[in-house]
Amino acid sequence: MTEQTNTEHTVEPQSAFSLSYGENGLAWLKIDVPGEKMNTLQAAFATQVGSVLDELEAKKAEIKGLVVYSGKPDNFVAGADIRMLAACTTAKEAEQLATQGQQMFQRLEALPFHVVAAIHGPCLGGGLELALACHSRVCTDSDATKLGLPEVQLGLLPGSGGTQRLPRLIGVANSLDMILTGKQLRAKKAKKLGVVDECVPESILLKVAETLALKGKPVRKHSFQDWAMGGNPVGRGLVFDQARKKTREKTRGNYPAAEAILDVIKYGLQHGIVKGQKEEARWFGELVMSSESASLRSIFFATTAMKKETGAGDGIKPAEVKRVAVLGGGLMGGGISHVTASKAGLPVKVKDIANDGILNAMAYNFKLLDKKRKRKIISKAELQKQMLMINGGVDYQGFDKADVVIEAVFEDLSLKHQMVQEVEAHARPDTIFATNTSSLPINQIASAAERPELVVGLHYFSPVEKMPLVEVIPHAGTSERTVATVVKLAKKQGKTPIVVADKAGFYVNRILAPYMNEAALALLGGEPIEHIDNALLDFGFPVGPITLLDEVGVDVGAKISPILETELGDRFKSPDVFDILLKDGRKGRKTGKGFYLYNGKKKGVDKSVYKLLKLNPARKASGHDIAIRCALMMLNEAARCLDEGVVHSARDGDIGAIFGIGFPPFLGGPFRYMDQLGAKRVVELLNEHVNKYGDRFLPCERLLQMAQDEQRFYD
Ligand SMILES: C[C@H](O)CC(=O)SCCNC(=O)CCNC(=O)[C@H](O)C(C)(C)COP(=O)(O)OP(=O)(O)OC[C@H]1O[C@@H](n2cnc3c(N)ncnc32)[C@H](O)[C@@H]1OP(=O)(O)O
Repeated sequence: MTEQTNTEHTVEPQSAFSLSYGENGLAWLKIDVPGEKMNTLQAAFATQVGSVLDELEAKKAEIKGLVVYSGKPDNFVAGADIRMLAACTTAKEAEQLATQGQQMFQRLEALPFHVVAAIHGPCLGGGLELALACHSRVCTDSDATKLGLPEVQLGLLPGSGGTQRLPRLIGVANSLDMILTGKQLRAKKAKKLGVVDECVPESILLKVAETLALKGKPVRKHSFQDWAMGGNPVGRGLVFDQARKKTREKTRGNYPAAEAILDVIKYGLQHGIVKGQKEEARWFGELVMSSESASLRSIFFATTAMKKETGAGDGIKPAEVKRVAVLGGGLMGGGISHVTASKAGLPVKVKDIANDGILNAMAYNFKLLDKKRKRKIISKAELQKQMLMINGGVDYQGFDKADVVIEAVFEDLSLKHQMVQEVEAHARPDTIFATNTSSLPINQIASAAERPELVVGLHYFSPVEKMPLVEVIPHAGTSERTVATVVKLAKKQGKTPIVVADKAGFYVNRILAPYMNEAALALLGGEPIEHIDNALLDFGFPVGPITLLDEVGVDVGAKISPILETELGDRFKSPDVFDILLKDGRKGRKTGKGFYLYNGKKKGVDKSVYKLLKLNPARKASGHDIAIRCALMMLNEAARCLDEGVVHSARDGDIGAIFGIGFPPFLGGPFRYMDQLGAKRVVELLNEHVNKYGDRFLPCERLLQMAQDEQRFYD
């Protein structure tokens, strides 16, 4: 490469931004933040970038082109430094950061020669905004390359010109989709949408960028479709109206960043890029200070920290996992085999008692992979390769090669005992037995084991390929190595694991059950089904509790409830409706009817359910009151779980609730939400509900103590 053979550093070598020149008149701008594995944009680099731009402007007559590239092996720029944003104390301060970024990128864009970004690895947020200020973009076709403006997921909008440049580059409709969802594009998709100009193998990235930069600036033409969809005022009005409607349906007004994105993009298209950027920076400042953004940023910090944790004590090394076996080819077994083969890249054997079970798991995998093939995420050859990673059988052949066996058979203790014993007989003495039970105590399952130290709970959520959480549940005799091994395996499967205690319901179901029961009690009090579901959707949950009961299955609820009630007491007593519903064949979606009717898709409420339960539905309480009533049961139980050591930290409890249940992310999880309300207020609210609905709302000891001492869960 020219840049490597003839370099002349004019900015100090230790700086994050360094310039060098080739003999052919090409300048190279390398981004390499010292001491960090990931490039991020920080305010502290302003002077360096200023000197680099001064130099480029001064030498503009000699320079024939510029390539901007990363000095890191696996990333371009992951955006502005989120820690820096979190440290802002006023909206003005954050606005200034955005303005500073905008001004630098404007100077880059104004350079008279062709500026090309050469991208490999994550190019996100401010990183993509930097690339958008370049005149052209080339990226590698590697799986590591991802381009996107994920700011909305942090409760922000792109603050360095992204809301202005992207719509002008790829059209309004596509850019709204990217900015409102924060989705990260793979290289090929980015090329298809026109976010990048070329998509090439990594080995020739810099060469292609060099050749392109020397060619001179491109003249960009817009298609008629782009013009019709947003380039003219009428088309634009339509696109924005539709996008706003869709956004409100999704956010229910809980995510101010989404509304701001729509306003700022529209404003910029009406009033031009200069005024648009001003508005963008102003909103950026406001949003950085919002509680929604603070909560969403806390999720980023929590998950980043969790990626490094082993789940076990210092110095405990996980065992190497090369092969996995799954017992049971049902919905869960199918999903677990899928994430093991296609995410973790490990060969997996599915064992079932019947060929039908194996076929089911295979079909489940094929369906998911074929969906990816149709969307061109994988090729036909890749699909075949991944299918070959999964094999099935009705016997234990090959189990001696499995490092971990994950059982996902029916929830029946004697059957689980049989599984433990059969696995111990057919697998190796060091094979881990992980049970995907959702309701049976792990110590009881392990009681049948000869090697209980290798038995651990590994609770996945349905549908496994979509739900990001896994609960890892050691019983008293599980070895730390076993825990570390399954934590690592779950991460490879693309999951965020939390280690929780072996108590009834573990964490997620334990906080979910009283919330669901409360929704059922509201229904039995005569509140209409849609009113209850809507109340909790407005609160920020992704599905309403009655719909959730239909999804999970009324029969499943009926099975778990008595276990929780026996182990944890009366507050878990579920309303006496399960039997009536089950006798009427209402298991939920899987039987075509529950509280709603289904024929493939969800139809309306099945009104005959009211008659069955002898109810005359009528709205009595407001949606807000219903939501608080149900949420309080969850909050109180979450605090109890922390007190009893079911979760190790408020952070784990928040991530568990958000990733396992969909607790509103903009509230940051039950513990952050309680901190926002204040323990004193939570206790007050609980007491008000004791008066209205009974003792199940009695605040737990931990909350009472915290209210008295004015404590918070987080510092
Ligand atoms: C003005 C602008 O419009 C505003 C912005 O740009 S806001 C920022 C927008 N960017 C983002 O949201 C991207 C956030 N980062 C990510 O999603 C992921 O880190 C990633 C996809 C880039 C990489 O994921 P992965 O390979 O699993 O690495 P991950 O462990 O997450 O990160 C590696 C390190 O980079 C850090 N990092 C990544 N992106 C960061 C960012 N934007 N700010 C600060 N640190 C960041 C992580 O904290 C971690 O640091 P550590 O090793 O010291 O703990």
